[in-house]
Amino acid sequence: MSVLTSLPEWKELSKIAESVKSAHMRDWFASDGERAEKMSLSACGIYLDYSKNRVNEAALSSLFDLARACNIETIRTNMFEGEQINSTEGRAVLHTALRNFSDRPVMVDGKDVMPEVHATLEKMKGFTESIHSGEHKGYTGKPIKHIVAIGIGGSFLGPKIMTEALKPHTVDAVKVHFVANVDGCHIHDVLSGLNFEETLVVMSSKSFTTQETLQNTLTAKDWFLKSGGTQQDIAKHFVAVSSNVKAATDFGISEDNIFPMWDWVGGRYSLWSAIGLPISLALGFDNFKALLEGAFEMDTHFTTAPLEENMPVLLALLGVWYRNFFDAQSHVLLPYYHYLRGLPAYVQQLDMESNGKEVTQAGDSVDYPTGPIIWGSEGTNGQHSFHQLIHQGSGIIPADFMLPLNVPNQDDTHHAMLASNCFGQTQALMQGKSFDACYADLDGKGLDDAERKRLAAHKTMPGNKPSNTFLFDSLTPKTLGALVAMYEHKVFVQGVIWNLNSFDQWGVELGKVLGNQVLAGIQGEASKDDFDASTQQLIAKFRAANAPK
Ligand SMILES: O=P(O)(O)OC[C@H]1O[C@H](O)[C@H](O)[C@@H](O)[C@@H]1O
Repeated sequence: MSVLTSLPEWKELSKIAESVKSAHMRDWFASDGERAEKMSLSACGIYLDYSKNRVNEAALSSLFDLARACNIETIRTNMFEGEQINSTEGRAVLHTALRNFSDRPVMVDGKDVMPEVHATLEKMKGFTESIHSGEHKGYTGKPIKHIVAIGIGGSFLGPKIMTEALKPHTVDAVKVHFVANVDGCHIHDVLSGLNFEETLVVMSSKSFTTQETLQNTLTAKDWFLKSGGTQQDIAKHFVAVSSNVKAATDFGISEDNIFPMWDWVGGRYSLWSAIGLPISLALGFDNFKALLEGAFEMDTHFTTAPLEENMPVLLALLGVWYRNFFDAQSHVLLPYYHYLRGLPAYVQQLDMESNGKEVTQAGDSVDYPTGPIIWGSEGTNGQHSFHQLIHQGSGIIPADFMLPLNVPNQDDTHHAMLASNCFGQTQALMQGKSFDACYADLDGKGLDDAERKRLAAHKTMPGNKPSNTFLFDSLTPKTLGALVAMYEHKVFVQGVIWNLNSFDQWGVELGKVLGNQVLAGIQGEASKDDFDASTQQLIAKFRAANAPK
């Protein structure tokens, strides 16, 4: 038995879960007129109503006991103070230093990293302004009008999704295009519409070893050279963001054009670093800075609010409750705001790459479920497809609904409909519709009793399906920063409870290595014996289809 499942707090929660499973939330709402008010929380411009969760006071209080028993507060301090909590890579975890607007120094190996952080922000600001003002020109003297941002994973999802979410704040001076996949269709589609004289490539790779990003950059460089640019002109059209400055200069990017980042920033936590340069170029540096400020506010809330009023802690505990005591396999994110449609994909990487692990910090196998599957998409679209399974499927899928109360340039009727669908779904999930109500609806329809009962069973909705609802005034850069940091800290707290290293990603690393090995096989540069029979067969098929004719 693991340390976690042997804790008295864990055993207590197992007992409470059994009694809660036989209760229905609609009865709790009926018997407690203050439930909604009591179970709401506001922080950093985000209002959270968590009353539609299958928790009573006993469950909540034991969940907070569990958090304390797992030393959340101490490990949180360790993270913020730069201890090497990424124990398998011997690294500190300091994305919070990137948005530290206090005067507090942040020490890594005895050195304050804040001066470097500030210098990089200044460099980003200056560069953004020189592009927007037209001062930085392409080699033929034309201003830059298009940015091609190349990166993948954390070097893509954060910049792309934040830029998309803040579309109403986009500047007119440039248009930012993102390319991630090594599938050549994407880069060719993007480049084919652009004038190379007015294009700047921002290549983002923390490690500077990622196959997709290197290849897409080579393709862009080739396009630039074939279009008429020369090797010397590259400096005006290619910049890189990387912690591996040597590899970037070896690749041909001049040192002046490299924006640094550091190994204490994980890829999926890197949008706050110079990896966010495309955000700054798309929205202006002030909006990028506001994103950081919002995240800093959430950091302050996370480090100072009592656990019971701490939004990320509460969300993490609710997630643990459903994952470990209700066998929930997944968690769905439902932004009711078109521009925020990418958030589920962002949180998917954040959560699944962080807590998709099955060994503890000590290297022992866990005997409890860990990170759930994260998925979702924008409302209302999902209501006409996968919501069916959330309402009537056989398991429970906790849901995060989110809605801005105001949206720019929008027709009131559309927004009212959007909001009513969002709230209506949370109500339906919680209340359900009883068999008796469905049976009554079928009165007078000319059905015999057996048929009426059969149909009523199909139409019955059990309800008791949990959801959180997040509201914000409007999705400003600051609120978005706070929202993303909230999910980061939620994932951190869950990782602490499950005793995981949430900051490595060995499973993904393996994919990078294998991809290169198979490429050698496809290019005829590896022995057949390096591959299993199935992979050999697939390689042979590919080679046959691509053999010179
Ligand atoms: O920025 P890079 O070094 O190119 O890495 C890009 C991505 O690579 C891997 O897939 C990692 O799992 C991600 O966390 C990372 O964001």
